Amino acid sequence: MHRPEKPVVVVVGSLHYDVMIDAPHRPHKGETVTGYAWSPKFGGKGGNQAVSAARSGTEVRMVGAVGDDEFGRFLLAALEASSVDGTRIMRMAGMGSGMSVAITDTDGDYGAVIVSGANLHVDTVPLAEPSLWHHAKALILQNEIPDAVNLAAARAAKAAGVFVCLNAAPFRPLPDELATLVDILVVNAFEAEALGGLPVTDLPSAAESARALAIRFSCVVVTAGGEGVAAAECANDARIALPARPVEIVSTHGAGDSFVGALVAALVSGSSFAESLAEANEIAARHVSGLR
Ligand SMILES: Nc1ncnc2c1ncn2[C@@H]1O[C@H](COP(=O)(O)OP(=O)(O)OP(=O)(O)O)[C@@H](O)[C@H]1O
Repeated sequence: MHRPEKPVVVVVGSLHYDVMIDAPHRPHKGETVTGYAWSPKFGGKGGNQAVSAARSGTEVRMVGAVGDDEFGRFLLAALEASSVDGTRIMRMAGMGSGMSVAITDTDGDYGAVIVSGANLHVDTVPLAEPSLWHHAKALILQNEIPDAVNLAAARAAKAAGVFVCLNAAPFRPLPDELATLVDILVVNAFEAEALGGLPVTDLPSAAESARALAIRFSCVVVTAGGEGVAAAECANDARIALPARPVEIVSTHGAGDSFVGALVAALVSGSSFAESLAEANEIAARHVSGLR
């Protein structure tokens, strides 16, 4: 029987082909702006978190969907290059892959449009395959695929004895049943407040917000960008607040995904919750500074 040498993480989630554009400013109504440069980027919260967990040394199996197009081929090749098992990712005939276009202006502010495409049609059939859960220790979910798929994945994970980490991003109301199946909730400042936490302006308020959300969830992690990260009621480390590592910022894009993948990878590798949080805080800072 196949016994993986590395701890196994399952990611069920989104894949997007990201088009990143640098321009003097974002277009106003009816305006055409001449940009400076564009580049394609592998993306989607599911894909980014899968790659981050694999980089942290875990075996990662991903369930998702891409279109039957060039962009889907790019996304699958990128997963393979990062050693993520993408054999359960459906290629949907006659459908476009998920895509986002992000325009960053000279001040570094950006605006984006996301088209979910194939991500809205992730098949739940692979979730029932015992091979998906074989030796798995964790499931990571986000909010870029339908709730019904997240729910089916969380139920299957629980049946297999696997813990569930939900990165509730982007914000949308959380179905009650899904909330009861979540072992670790990870949210940023905006999502924390939208889910009923307190407004987050700094590290102490992130800690307060995590504590407020811990009434509903057994373990809550609130990421607070350059302020750091706070957690409440996770395992035996009831309350933790860690300042962000001071780094030169190259881009904060995807910091949250880097954090989630690294956190879960550290947990399934046997680190304590406090150690895993510190490791993820460190890795996300490296991501922000362009070193990972
Ligand atoms: N400026 C920064 N300096 C150091 N670390 C940072 C910085 N910004 C983010 N981080 C790290 O990344 C984590 C996640 O950041 P953040 O709260 O901005 O997530 P997010 O809003 O989900 O990000 P994104 O949507 O851009 O992926 C932080 O808790 C911190 O560990």
